Parts: sequence; C-alpha cells; structure tokens
Amino acid sequence: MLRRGFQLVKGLGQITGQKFSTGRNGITIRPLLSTGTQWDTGSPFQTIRPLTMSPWPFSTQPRDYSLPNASWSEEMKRLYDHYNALCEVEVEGGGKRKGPWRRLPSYNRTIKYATGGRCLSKVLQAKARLFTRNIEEQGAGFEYVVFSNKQEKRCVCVFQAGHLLEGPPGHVHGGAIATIIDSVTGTLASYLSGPVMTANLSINYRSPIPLGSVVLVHSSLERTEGRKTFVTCQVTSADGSKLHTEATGLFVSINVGHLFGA
Ligand SMILES: CCCCCCCCCCCCCCCC(=O)SCCNC(=O)CCNC(=O)[C@H](O)C(C)(C)COP(=O)(O)OP(=O)(O)OC[C@H]1O[C@@H](n2cnc3c(N)ncnc32)[C@H](O)[C@@H]1OP(=O)(O)O
Repeated sequence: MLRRGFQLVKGLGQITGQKFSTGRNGITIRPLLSTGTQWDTGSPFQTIRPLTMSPWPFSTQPRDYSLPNASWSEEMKRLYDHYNALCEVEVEGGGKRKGPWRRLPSYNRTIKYATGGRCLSKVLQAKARLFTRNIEEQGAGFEYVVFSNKQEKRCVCVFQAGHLLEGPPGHVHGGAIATIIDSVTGTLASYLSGPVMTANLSINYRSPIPLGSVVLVHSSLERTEGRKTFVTCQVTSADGSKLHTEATGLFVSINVGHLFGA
C-alpha cells in the first residue's frame, strides 16, 4: 500500500509540478518547499483516498512547453523576457533572489492510468493529452506561458494563437479563446486553492483576436467562499490598449478521487 501511495504522489507531482509527501492515513497532498519554477501553493492540505497511478511513463524529463521555441514571435519572446525577469530581483551588493513572479511549467499529459476508482481504457492510457498541448507542430496551436504572482493573487499568460485556431477568417475561434481562458483561470484557481474543476465560465467577446497575434490573458482572484474560488479574466492586446475578451469563472475545490469515480 505504501508503494502504491508513493506512486500516486509521484504521479501527482508530475501533474502539478509540485512535490508531495505521504501521510499515514491515505495520502496527504502537501506541497513542499518550492524551488525554481515549481508551484508553491499555500493551499490547505487535502487528504485523498489511495489510488494507483503510474509515475511519469517516460524515463527522460518531460518537455516543458512553457519555454520559448522557434515559433515564438519577437513580441512573444519580448513579453516572456519581461515577465521572466520579474521572477528574480537584484539584491543590494550583487546577486539575485526570487521575485514575486513565477513561471509555471506546462506538460502535455497528466496521468497514464489510474485504478482504485474507475479504470481508464488502454487507449486513453496511451493517448490522453492535455487539450492545449496536443498539437505537435510548434506554433500551430496554443503557444503560451503562464506567470503567477501569489502575493497579488493573480497571473498573466502570454498567448500566441496559431493558424489551427482559426474561427472567423483570419481571427481566433471563440472556443479556442474560451479554452485558453479556462486554462489560465483554472491554473490560477488551482495555484491558490489546490485541485479544482470549472463549475461556471461566463465570457463576453468584445473584439476579435487576429490569428498569429500575441495577447495577454490576465486573471485575478475575486474572492473565495468555502470550496468556491471566483476569478476574473481579461484578454488584452500585448500593449494593453485593446480589450478583446472579459470573463468570470467559478472553480469548485475537489477531492482528486472525484475524477476517478471515488
Ligand atoms: C486535478 C489535479 C490538479 C490539476 C492541476 C492543474 C494543472 C494543469 C492546469 C490546467 C488547467 C485546466 C483547467 C481546465 C479545467 C476544466 O476544464 S474542468 C472540466 C470542466 N468542468 C467539469 O467537467 C465540472 C463538472 N462538474 C462537476 O464535476 C461538479 O458539478 C463540481 C463542479 C465538481 C461541483 O460538484 P460538487 O463537488 O458536488 O459540489 P456542489 O455541492 O454541487 O457545489 C459546491 C458549491 O458550488 C456551487 N456550484 C456548483 N456548480 C455551480 C455552478 N455551475 N454555478 C454556480 N454555483 C455552482 C454550489 O451551489 C455549491 O455552493 P454552496 O452551497 O457551497 O454555497
């Protein structure tokens, strides 16, 4: 049982980028001290029923999709550099220390299989991929990186929309915009409140987003009420002069076992 628990914890660490530790009764999800770009949530501890989950299915380190690649435009790289620089601050007398911002790593798959709740089919085990990271061609789909600021309870995503996300001619599909908003607001809610699921997302589309352009997706905590985390979101042009989209989201904290029928 201990071994199975350890496997789950290792698997969850791969999902969230967090480190976890085991408790005596079931598994206690407890983010350990963060290093580098790992998430350092201050979320309340949450005990879940033991499940079996594989560790990361590959022996090598998974690819972090939030790092720059050749498809990134100059604007995308400039904004990445801008927020990345805020992750470290200069200290008096030289040297650097962690700043208020963190770049959140991003992977293209989460769990290979889980038993103990509902078994995933072999096809799902082998082929499941995170929706926003499932287009192999660099630059064709969602190119994005999320930076979070825990002190200010907000995050910013730099998003470059690729040619496979077309809706109206030359512009981004509303469903693709909803997807990136759900991902960014969901990431913020998870970062602040631990595992959550989207219960409600309300979107107002104000002006179309040109395909291939780079926009900023800003998300902030509005309030929390028990298990409910309310967030707001605005998608703006890179220079902030144009509002493209506004949204609000409600995220409900879950026991991870919920996802497996527990
Ligand atoms: C997991 C591992 C970590 C993840 C690490 C992330 C790393 C990578 C980041 C990628 C980020 C991607 C982010 C994508 C996120 C999705 O896309 S999630 C997929 C879409 N969402 C779903 O499929 C959710 C389906 N719905 C459900 O499963 C359930 O309805 C819920 C949302 C879990 C709530 O069910 P429940 O736990 O039984 O809670 P319930 O008692 O019904 O409601 C609790 C409270 O919320 C209120 N509420 C519930 N639903 C609503 C609603 N629609 N409207 C208003 N109020 C509501 C209730 O009224 C209640 O309020 P109070 O009475 O407490 O005041």
